[in-house]
Amino acid sequence: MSLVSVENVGFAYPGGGPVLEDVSFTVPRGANVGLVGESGSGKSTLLRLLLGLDRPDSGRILFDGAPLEAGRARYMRGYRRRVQAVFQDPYSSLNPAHRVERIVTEPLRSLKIPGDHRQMARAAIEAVGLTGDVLTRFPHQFSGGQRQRIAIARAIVSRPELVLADEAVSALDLSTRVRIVDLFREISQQVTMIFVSHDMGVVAALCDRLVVLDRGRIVEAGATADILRAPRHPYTRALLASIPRMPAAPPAPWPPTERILP
Ligand SMILES: Nc1ncnc2c1ncn2[C@@H]1O[C@H](COP(=O)(O)OP(=O)(O)OP(=O)(O)O)[C@@H](O)[C@H]1O
Repeated sequence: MSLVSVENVGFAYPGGGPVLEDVSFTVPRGANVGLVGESGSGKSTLLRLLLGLDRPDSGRILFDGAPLEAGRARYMRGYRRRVQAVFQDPYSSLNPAHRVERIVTEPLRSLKIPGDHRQMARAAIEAVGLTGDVLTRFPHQFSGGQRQRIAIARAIVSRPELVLADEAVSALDLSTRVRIVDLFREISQQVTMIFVSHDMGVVAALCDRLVVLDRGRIVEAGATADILRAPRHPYTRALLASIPRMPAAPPAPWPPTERILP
């Protein structure tokens, strides 16, 4: 059974036109699904629906076979324990006044999860490649990449079944982005993940399945390898063409060391 099933979902913000139209896809348990599309295609809106922050106008979302009841507080408490999120900006998503331990243990407190929270925070911090001593420090003492690791530790500390990541590497410089993508890849071995990004390169490197959105509609969905090999939709081809290509060989020395032309 799929962990998440999005069925014919439609959504519009009050007073606005449709932002999502007839969106359907499934996320099998254990999968790592990339949700990709240009700015404004509706990715973040879909994520808000998946988080239960907004409700679809039409269609429905099933989580673990049952409807996501965004309006029911009791249901949402249980849901938040099972579903966590990592957002784009590691600068604003961590409370600057709190030490890392308090930040990472926050979901454990708010969800009233029993156990040794300090020990659980230490385990989460180590799982993201940091050491226990960071727990006593404040967010401003870390780089962007380290802060994103802390945000990921907070997302996994309650041992969720699903992690939603919204542009979670977009604000990072290139080399940090590569390392955090590696970390997400490791984490995705243990949890189901939906990774939202406008960056086809990141999503193609990380996710085993892709859902491509264009102006609120799914234009292509399937195994990443299949879509990369034979993109069917012109929009997907355009997104793929926008991935920056690294030079296959180091650039030729300049000035040339040997004569090429006779
Ligand atoms: N709170 C809101 N009220 C009204 N319209 C909104 C709101 N949030 C988003 N929209 C509109 O909904 C559409 C989809 O936006 P959304 O943020 O979901 O797209 P996106 O694919 O995540 O884009 P980006 O990558 O730029 O975040 C856009 O036309 C946007 O202007």
